[in-house]
Amino acid sequence: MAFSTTLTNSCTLQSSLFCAQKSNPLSLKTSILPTQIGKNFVFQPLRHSKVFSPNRCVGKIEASLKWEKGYKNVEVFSKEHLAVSLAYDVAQLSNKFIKERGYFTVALSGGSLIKYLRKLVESPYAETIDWSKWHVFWVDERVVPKDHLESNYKLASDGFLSKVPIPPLNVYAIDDSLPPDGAADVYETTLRRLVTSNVISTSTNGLPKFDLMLLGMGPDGHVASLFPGHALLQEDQKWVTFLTDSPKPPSERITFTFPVINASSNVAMVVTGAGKSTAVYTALEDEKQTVMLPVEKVSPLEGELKWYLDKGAASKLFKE
Ligand SMILES: O=C1O[C@H](COP(=O)(O)O)[C@@H](O)[C@H](O)[C@H]1O
Repeated sequence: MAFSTTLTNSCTLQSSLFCAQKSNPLSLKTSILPTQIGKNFVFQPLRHSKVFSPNRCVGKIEASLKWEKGYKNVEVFSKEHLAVSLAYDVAQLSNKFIKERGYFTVALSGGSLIKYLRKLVESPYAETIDWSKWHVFWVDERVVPKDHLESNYKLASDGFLSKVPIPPLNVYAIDDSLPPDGAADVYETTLRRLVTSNVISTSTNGLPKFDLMLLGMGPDGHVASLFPGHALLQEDQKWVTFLTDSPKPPSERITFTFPVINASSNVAMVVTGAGKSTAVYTALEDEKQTVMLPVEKVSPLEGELKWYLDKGAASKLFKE
């Protein structure tokens, strides 16, 4: 199937899906849908906000193809549009959770994800998000000093956190003076304290329920530091664990476990680049595979998962 759907069809199809998904916090689409582009759609400003929606139709005609394929929670963007839409969705969730519970808890991955948060630090979000209510965590971290080039903290700090006024005490970096096992234990203790004080919500099975988890995926299908074939894929007791044999350097890391990932209210899976198209295809389409990729274990029990793909990452999905 080639990318041949027309713009009008795309918008009409999007409109119906977004209405159907009204309950999905990652898809607060009714307020952001253009209601008339060309004949039928115009942009709607967000209600009670000065923030105007990104154009979710023009320039992303290919997103409509998910309807023909039956994908309910996958959107395909240009790289630029991915950053625009991700910022919009994160801002919506931030507003919603801060209004509901006074905090917004976000767990970040490292890697390529961080550059797709770039629109969040620009106007209007830089001024309109209540950054003082954000609490920021890491889905996984390399056990290296915080100023090390391989540090996920450094990556997020340089590309995102240093540009917005989140109180430093609300940014939960690992203790980089500890070995991996100690760093994982201390991180889990921190999560337990914040669950007890209700900064982090709790799922019905007693796990920390992050308002938003921003995941990336490696070309091998790994998420967080949970790699294909690794014993940690089965870890179901600990919230945070460690490894010293990561196949991707650096070898020493700590990571959230799948029970914690799947306790989240919202998971955004941000995957870009043609180098990941095979893993994306395997995860979303391939029914013949015998071994599940780690990314396929991401399935929030009481929450929502949405995939943000660029055209490269999605390129194998829409071939005949
Ligand atoms: O090592 C890691 O890799 C994954 C994927 O990174 P990417 O650069 O291919 O997007 C990342 O999500 C994880 O946090 C990181 O530690």
